[in-house]
Amino acid sequence: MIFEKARAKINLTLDVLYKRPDGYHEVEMVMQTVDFCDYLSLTPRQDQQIVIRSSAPYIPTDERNLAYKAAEALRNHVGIRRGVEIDIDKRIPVAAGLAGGSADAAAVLRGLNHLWQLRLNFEELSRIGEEVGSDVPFCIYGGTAVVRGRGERVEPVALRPAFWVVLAKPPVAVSTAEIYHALDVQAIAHHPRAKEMMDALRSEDVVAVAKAAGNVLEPVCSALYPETAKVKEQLIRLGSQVTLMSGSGPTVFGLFEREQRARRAYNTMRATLKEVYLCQTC
Ligand SMILES: C[C@](O)(CO)[C@H](O)COP(=O)(O)OP(=O)(O)OC[C@H]1O[C@@H](n2ccc(N)nc2=O)[C@H](O)[C@@H]1O
Ligand SMILES: Nc1ncnc2c1ncn2[C@@H]1O[C@H](COP(=O)(O)OP(=O)(O)OP(=O)(O)O)[C@@H](O)[C@H]1O
Repeated sequence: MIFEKARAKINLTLDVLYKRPDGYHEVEMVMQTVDFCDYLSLTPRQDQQIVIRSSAPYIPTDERNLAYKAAEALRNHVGIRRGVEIDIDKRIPVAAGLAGGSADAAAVLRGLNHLWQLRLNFEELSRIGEEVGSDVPFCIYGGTAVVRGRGERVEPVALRPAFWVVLAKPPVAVSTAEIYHALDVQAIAHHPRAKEMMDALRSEDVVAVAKAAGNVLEPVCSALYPETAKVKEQLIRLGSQVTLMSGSGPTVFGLFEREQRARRAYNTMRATLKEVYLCQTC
């Protein structure tokens, strides 16, 4: 049996350059994993079945599960039919902008690579992962990375930003496709630059990080779900130093240099919101 952590991600920047002929959007993003995880265990089976068990009753456990899709894509890629049971202890909220499903898929690819002794490198696992979802390649690597294309071009960077993170999810589920569909690329007022964020992270200047942070999907999600903007205002009032919506939303994250301030904000947010989490960048 193999255990894998599936870490959530946040987007420190998310820019959309244009809509591509294939329907996806060309993006440029700075992505960061946090130590808030789903926990997976992978157990070999004697038959050829992929069996998914999940602690969350509201996600599919059949071939629609991203963990299932990842296992199937890997088997097709290497041409084997081994069976596996995948148990998912689900902690990351679903349809939240935290790439919970993609993180599970990436954890399955990393885990089965070990279990089946396939010796594929991260680059090869990413190529398989991109068939499953745009966020999967980044989730294979984790850490901090500049990500381009539709999400498949991952450039890991040797940086270790050290922030406390408060994740606050308003009580709405948001579909990524819905948000990209509602985006008018021509109307984007400000394009956040990955380079500006990388410079700010390198110089460990939290004011510069706040200035560089931006997500072009945030106004789109806030217009459809005003709860998002409210949660953002709340986090700012509570002293968050960098405050932004993650991915296609609706989760908003607040970054803090000091643990005590993050804890205070977390405790206050919890009084009004059910889905609030305290973690660190990792
Ligand atoms: C918003 C982000 O989470 C930022 O990290 C990602 O761009 C989305 O990644 P994801 O959820 O893994 O996305 P996918 O499952 O591949 O795609 C879901 C839907 O989002 C839209 N989509 C996704 C990625 C992208 N670069 N352009 C898009 O337009 C497409 O309509 C697609 O049908
Ligand atoms: N293992 C899984 N975990 C979570 N959701 C899954 C999983 N497998 C399939 N899904 C489905 O995928 C959809 C979105 O899940 P997910 O939580 O990854 O979205 P998200 O947080 O918006 O991700 P992203 O930030 O990549 O857009 C949901 O409709 C859910 O039912």
